[in-house]
Amino acid sequence: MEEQFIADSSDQQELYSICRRASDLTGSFHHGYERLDRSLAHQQIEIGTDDGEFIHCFGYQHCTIRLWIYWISSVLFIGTPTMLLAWYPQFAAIRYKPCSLDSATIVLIRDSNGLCSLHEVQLISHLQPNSAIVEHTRTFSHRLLQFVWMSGKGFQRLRGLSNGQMTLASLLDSAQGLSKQEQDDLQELYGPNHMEVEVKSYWKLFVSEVFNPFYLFQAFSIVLWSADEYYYYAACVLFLTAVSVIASLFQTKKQSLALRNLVEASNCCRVMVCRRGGECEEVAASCLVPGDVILVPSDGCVMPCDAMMLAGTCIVNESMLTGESAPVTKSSPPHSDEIYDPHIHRRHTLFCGTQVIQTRYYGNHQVSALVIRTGFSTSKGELLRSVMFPKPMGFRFYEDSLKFVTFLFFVAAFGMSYCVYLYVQREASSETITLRTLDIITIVVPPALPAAMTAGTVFSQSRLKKKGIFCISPPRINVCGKIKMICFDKTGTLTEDGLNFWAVLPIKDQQFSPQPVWNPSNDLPTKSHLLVAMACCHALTRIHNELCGDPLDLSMFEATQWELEEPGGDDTTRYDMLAPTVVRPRSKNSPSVSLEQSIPNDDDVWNIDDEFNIPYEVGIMRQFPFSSTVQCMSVVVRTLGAHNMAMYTKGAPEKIVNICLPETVPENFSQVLSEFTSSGYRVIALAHKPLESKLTWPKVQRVKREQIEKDMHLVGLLIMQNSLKPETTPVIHQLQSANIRTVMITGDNLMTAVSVSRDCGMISRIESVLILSASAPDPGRNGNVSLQCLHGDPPPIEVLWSSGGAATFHLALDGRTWAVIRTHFPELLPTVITQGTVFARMAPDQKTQLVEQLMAMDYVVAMCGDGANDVGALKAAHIGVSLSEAEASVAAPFTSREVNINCVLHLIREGRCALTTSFETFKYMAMYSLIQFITVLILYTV
Ligand SMILES: Nc1ncnc2c1ncn2[C@@H]1O[C@H](COP(=O)(O)OP(=O)(O)OP(=O)(O)O)[C@@H](O)[C@H]1O
Repeated sequence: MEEQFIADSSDQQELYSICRRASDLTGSFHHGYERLDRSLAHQQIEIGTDDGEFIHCFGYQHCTIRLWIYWISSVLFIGTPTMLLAWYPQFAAIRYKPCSLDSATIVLIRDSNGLCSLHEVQLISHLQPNSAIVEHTRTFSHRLLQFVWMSGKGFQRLRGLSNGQMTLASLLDSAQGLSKQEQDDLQELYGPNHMEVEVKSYWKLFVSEVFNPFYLFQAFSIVLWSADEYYYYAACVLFLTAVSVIASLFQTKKQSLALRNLVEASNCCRVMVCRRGGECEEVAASCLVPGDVILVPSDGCVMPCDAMMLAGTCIVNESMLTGESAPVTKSSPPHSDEIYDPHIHRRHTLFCGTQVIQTRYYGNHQVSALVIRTGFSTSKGELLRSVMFPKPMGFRFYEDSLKFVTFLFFVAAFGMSYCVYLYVQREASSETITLRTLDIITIVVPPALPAAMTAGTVFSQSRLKKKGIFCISPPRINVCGKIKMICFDKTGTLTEDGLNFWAVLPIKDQQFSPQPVWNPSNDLPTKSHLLVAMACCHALTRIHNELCGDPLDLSMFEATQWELEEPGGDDTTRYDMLAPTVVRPRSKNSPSVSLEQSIPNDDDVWNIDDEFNIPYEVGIMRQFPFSSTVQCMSVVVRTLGAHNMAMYTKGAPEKIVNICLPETVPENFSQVLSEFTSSGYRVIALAHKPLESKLTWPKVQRVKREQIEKDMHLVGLLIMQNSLKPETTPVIHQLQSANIRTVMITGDNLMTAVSVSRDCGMISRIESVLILSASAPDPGRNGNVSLQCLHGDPPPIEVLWSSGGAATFHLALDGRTWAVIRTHFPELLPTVITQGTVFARMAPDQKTQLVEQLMAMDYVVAMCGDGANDVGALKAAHIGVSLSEAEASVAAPFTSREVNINCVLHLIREGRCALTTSFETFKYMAMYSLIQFITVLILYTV
């Protein structure tokens, strides 16, 4: 039957049967996947989540004999085997018989951290299409992820439609909606689309808490003391334990309630789904499955799932996921053969939990989206899972305290043996020997230790909350006390989020203008490419009649004094025609573009003669949005009356120069750029190119970014001021006086970053900065690493590598050098890590790599950032602090509503308080036990 299942699944044209759909959706056509040997009892499954890339799956079956042996021994040893297997799930499989995976009814999962869990394989029954034959799909769920059995492929993670196989074109073509029956069938497989954070009742929490080995040991101690007529002491310990259990239950409950509130918003709403036949129906969001087509309401909503845009555009606030609240515009993807990936195509994907602020639609197409992933498979679900199943942090304090407790058990074993020896020699009764001997272990190992150790965290968390710092992972508070290094993002974290326009530097005849232009709206000709670029190359939009978007775009556009008009009148009618956003110089009498006039067709040439007295205005035909990875954005525009379109690009100067024709770049470009960046300005380059007239509107909508973003003409530099936040410098000074290393990881220019790091005191005025650059080895040539000193001569490079981290200078490097060193000179990484203070032009994944590298060097690392480009690093660090005005976000374990780096001081302070409390309690209890142990042994002896 399963062979049939795969045979059917090869037909991707018709997505109908649940089997076929399951196979499509789970990526059965994964390239390079080897067929699984049927008799295999073990399989490595690719999951690609925060838990790691792979899990290992072992097959087991029920075995009556083993089960009987287990139950009998459990009864004989008063439940001890049951408890041991609950604590050590890696051995729990001994109750079952190993077997091949294709016949397994139980699977043992071992994740990349070595943690094990057992899961029952469920059978989901469904009818074969157009027949009465019942088929069964084998599935199991592990940490809220669903896995299905596929013949020849083994168990595969159910990934929804983002399985790495579906192209944009195939998704757009297959988005016909699902019938009710199909939706129900798929829901059997995927489960309901809601993320339920279980809030256990106090009773359930109590049961799971008291089965903790320490509490059991405590119960055992209390019984033993009572048997020894040690009533008062037993009663006192019982009382203290009860208090600590209650406090801990209360805390756990509060924590899960807070998490539940975070997910609630996207759970409980109703959505319109489009059925296969074309009619629409309102259903609960929990019914959604991958493949459904939903309508996005015009007044906005909280997204209940991850969905790819099909028609229209949406303006979304993604602060729940990224901490960044600048609105982002999402639109439908082009009809291309690119493989769909929600992260690569994030500008076409609406993510679960994000807030759709406004929608726009064209023609009769309402704003619709194709459901890609549901429940815990969504991006928000992944983030929540990382909170619910955190990676082991490897915090030394916890590891060492466990080692110490193990050591205490050995001490107890010695004491008990000595005690037995003494009492046997004195021919004591067996009852006395038992009581005295067991008493030794309760003396040596303090049973209330874990409860006492967590007490400090509870108080710290509530104090942090009062300071506007929201924590979704309390065990990390103790880790805050050990922070040795803090990485800061620059823009929006150390410096103000908003940017002030300072000037533009136009280029004419391949020469920079000798003077910057401070007032471009007056001093630049209206039709100059530089002014037009500033007016149209942005992603600004109107929300409730207010211009919103990236602060950089906003201040650039405001400097032009132009106005922006989005087509249409009110929210319901404004987007019912195909019309571009228009920018034009501000003028009271400027008539608006006739929309019919602007509807382009395939042979589109706007045949409006120049002698027509038409206003000067520019329509934005297509946007290639900004992304931190490419560090630029572009727009394709058409000036009213012009015969062909034009393209404008703006972005990081280093990036823009690479896509410009060399003859358009002034010779002294690097020198001029360095002059401005060294003074701390944020510099953006702007470029232009006319497009051929054969590039019509439909072609422009389909053209790929890399095909068109080239051969540009550099038109000028935009220079912005980005001042430090007033809190930054004092906080950096405090951190340095506490010997905590501070590092800047930014996407901005290296010189700007160095200048800001000097301004805020991260690098003092008297310390030298060495700029490290590296080039990759070309074929037949060696790679090269060189140093450049900002003031004076650099020391010989050997001095740096042999300094062993003791040198008194700071290294500054950019993302390109970082990539070369990581790949070609890994032996230099330790020095770069220990001496590096400024890491500039870092792409988002490079920020994550750096944080991971720092952690690998045994630093306890905190990362503080505010933007979408920091999310990876925030999650990778021991302590991630997201500065966000959002009520709470799942971008990082800590979210500070006070959007400056002061929160880092609060965190360190509270972390130290909590850690000191835990540490002192630990020391007190350990010393108390050891002193009591020694004195008792002396008393027994004499
Ligand atoms: N809206 C934009 N349009 C075009 N280019 C931009 C835009 N925003 C930033 N850039 C360019 O891309 C570079 C990288 O941006 P990114 O957002 O990754 O980092 P950043 O904002 O400069 O710094 P940080 O990482 O400290 O927040 C910027 O330095 C700038 O040159």
